[in-house]
Amino acid sequence: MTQSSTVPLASASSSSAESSPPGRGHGLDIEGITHRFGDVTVLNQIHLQVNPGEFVALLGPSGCGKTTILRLVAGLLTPTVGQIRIDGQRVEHVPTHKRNVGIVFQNYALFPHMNVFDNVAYGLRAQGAKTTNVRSRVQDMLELVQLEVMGDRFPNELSGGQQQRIALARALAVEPRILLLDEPFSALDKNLRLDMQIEVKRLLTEQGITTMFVTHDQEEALSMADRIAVMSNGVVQQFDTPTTVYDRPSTLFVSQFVGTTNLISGTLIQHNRESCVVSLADGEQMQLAIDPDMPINSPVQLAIRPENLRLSTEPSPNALPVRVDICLPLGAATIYEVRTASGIPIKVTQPRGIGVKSLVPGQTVYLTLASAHACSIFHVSDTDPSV
Ligand SMILES: Nc1ncnc2c1ncn2[C@@H]1O[C@H](COP(=O)(O)OP(=O)(O)OP(=O)(O)O)[C@@H](O)[C@H]1O
Repeated sequence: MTQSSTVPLASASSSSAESSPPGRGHGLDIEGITHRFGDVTVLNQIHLQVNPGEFVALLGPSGCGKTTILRLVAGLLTPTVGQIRIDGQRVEHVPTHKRNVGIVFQNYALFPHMNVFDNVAYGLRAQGAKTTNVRSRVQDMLELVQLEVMGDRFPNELSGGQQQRIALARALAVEPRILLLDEPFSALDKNLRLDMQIEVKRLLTEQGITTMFVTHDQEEALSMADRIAVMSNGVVQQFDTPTTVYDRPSTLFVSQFVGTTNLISGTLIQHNRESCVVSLADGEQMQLAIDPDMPINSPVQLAIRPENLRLSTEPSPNALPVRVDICLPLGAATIYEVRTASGIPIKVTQPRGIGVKSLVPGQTVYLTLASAHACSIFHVSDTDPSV
């Protein structure tokens, strides 16, 4: 997050044709955007098609270019190459105040010298709306965020969550075609953050507002977004639903960045149309129900989620003997760290409950995949050095 608190929240449209009733939803297309600051390319060939009413998260590590995308959509920057379309119309050269895009930044950027009412009214007044219309619209917005009794307060008399809701009310007051949220919850403590995430998601879904949302918190992206664009080093690595991104990561970077995963190095020694065999560093072999499109003897990384592994006290065909190293009972689940004969550490999550006996450190147990498809395999050349 590199924005200062002085950037106005909601840009006001001077053209009524550009604003429309909430609930309709507007499409946003980012087509082949490359952006450079001087000689440095910070975005490289970005393509994102956001459907009307969709809630899309931009997820990635610090500096990967998330905020730059929001600034380009808002009109605070002009792309070096590429097109941005709202409802099919190109806007790269339309000034910010004519795009009718609402923005909420991490620090809310409320005007400290204005009370809540005036903050929410700001964009409407800039549009030249009539006083009576301003009053009723501000009242509607304050009711929407359930702060209708706070109109006379100043920002420094509000909690972080209340400021966040006022910032949202201000952005929504001008009926933005697109709403941009840049880490809007990061300043809130954990409990309040969850309440706000639920509330904002409900509110935006009800209103059908097309939203692009920046976060580096993968749980936030997985729980709130309709689709997630996972980014690294100015490139979109995968753009898909939270479930697909989690279950079917398309690159090694995504498999590591989203959720917890075990990465196990090996060599592909055999494959046919239905399965393959990977030899691990210690000579053990794993048989998998996937047919990777790569030559025999390719160096590979297996990515397996801890919850997709099973531990049994009984040996079975294809089970890997491992030793229990650490056992962490965490409420509903137990997290184990086990090691293969050559010392490869592997995390395994098992459900916990009455009658389920815990495994103990030092015990030898047998590791299998929960499902034949519970593993992703990547050629090591897929490795992104930024991971
Ligand atoms: N005005 C600028 N001039 C030069 N470089 C910039 C400028 N703004 C951003 N950058 C650089 O562009 C890259 C992308 O920045 P951006 O703020 O988009 O990243 P981000 O993914 O939003 O990061 P964070 O999560 O830390 O906010 C970074 O390397 C940043 O230093």
